[in-house]
Amino acid sequence: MQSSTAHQIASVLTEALPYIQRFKNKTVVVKYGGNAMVDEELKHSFARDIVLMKLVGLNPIVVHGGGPQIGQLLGRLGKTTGFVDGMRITDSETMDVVEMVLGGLVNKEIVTLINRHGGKAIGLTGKDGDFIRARKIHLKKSAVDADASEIIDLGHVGEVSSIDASVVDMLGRSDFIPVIAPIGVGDDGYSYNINADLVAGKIAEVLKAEKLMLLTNTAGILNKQGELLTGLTVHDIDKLIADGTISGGMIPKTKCAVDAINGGVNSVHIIDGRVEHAVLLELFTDQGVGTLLLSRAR
Ligand SMILES: Nc1ncnc2c1ncn2[C@@H]1O[C@H](COP(=O)(O)OP(=O)(O)O)[C@@H](O)[C@H]1O
Ligand SMILES: CC(=O)N[C@@H](CCC(=O)OP(=O)(O)O)C(=O)O
Repeated sequence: MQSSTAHQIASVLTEALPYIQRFKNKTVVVKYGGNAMVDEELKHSFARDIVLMKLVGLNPIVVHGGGPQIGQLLGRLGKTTGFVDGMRITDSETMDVVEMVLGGLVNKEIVTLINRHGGKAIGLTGKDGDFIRARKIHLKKSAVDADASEIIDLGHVGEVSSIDASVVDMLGRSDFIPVIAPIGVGDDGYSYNINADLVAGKIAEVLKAEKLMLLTNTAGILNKQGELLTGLTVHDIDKLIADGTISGGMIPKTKCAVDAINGGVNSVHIIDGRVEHAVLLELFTDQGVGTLLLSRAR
C-alpha cells in the first residue's frame, strides 16, 4: 500500500473515533426511501453501512419505503393509482399489492442484503406483534381545495395511532437489526398503508432515538438556488415551507423531522441515498453529507 493511501485511511479512522465513542449504544433510525434504492451497488453499500454501525456499537433500526416499487407492480398488473397530498389512494386490491411489495419483496430484499454482509436482520411489518397501530386518514378536501369541505376517502391509508416499541427495542438491543415495512393494523383489523417517513419519525420518537436519518433522492434540503442547506433548526423549516423553498414530497418529510425533534430525537439528517456510504459519511465525518436539523442552532 502507498504510504499516502495508508495515511488517508488512518486519518479517516481517527476522525471517526470520537463519533463512534459518542454514539455507542445509541439508537439511530434510518429511513431508506424507495427512490434511494436505485442500483445494486448502492444497495450493497447501504447494507454494509448498517452492518458496520451495528458492529461498532450503535443500534440501527431500518424503516423502508418502496413507493416506486409498488408503482411498478401495480403497472405490471395493469392497475393505476392516484396520489393526494403525496399519499397513494389505496383501495383493497391496491392494499394487497402494497403488502406484497413492502412486506414481501422490498422488506426481504433488504433483510437478505444485510444478512449477506454479516448482519442479523429481522423483517417486520407493523402487523407483527400488532406493534404499529393505525387509524384511517380522513383528509378534508379543504386541505386540497380551499372552497370545499368534503372528506376525501383515500381507502386503506393510515396514520400512526400508537407504536408498541417493546418488540423493536428488544431486537435492537440484542444482535438483531430490525427492518420495518410501513404497514399498520387498525382497530378494525384491516391493514393500513402508511407513509414511511411518518413511521420512521414516530419510531424514532417512541424509542427516543439519538438520530433519525432520512435517505432520499436529493443532496438534502436545497435553497431556491439549488444549494445544499447544511444546518437548519426547526424554526427555519416553517419559513422555508411558507416561502415555497420546501415543496412537494419534502413537505411531509420535513414535518415528520420537526415532529421527531419536538418529540425528543436529538437530530434529524436528510441525506442523499444515491451517494455511496452516505450513512457512514454523515455519522462519522466532521463535514457530513446532507442537511442536519436540530432543535436550535449550536
Ligand atoms: N427545498 C427542497 N430541497 C430538496 N428537495 C426538495 C425541496 N423541495 C421539494 N423537494 C422535492 O422533494 C423530493 C423528496 O421527496 P420524496 O420524493 O417524497 O422523497 P422519498 O421518495 O425519498 O420519500 C425531492 O426529490 C425534490 O423533488
Ligand atoms: C400512503 C402512502 O403513500 N404510502 C406509501 C408507502 C411507501 C413509501 O412511503 O415509500 P417511499 O418512502 O419510497 O416514498 C406508498 O404507497 O407509496
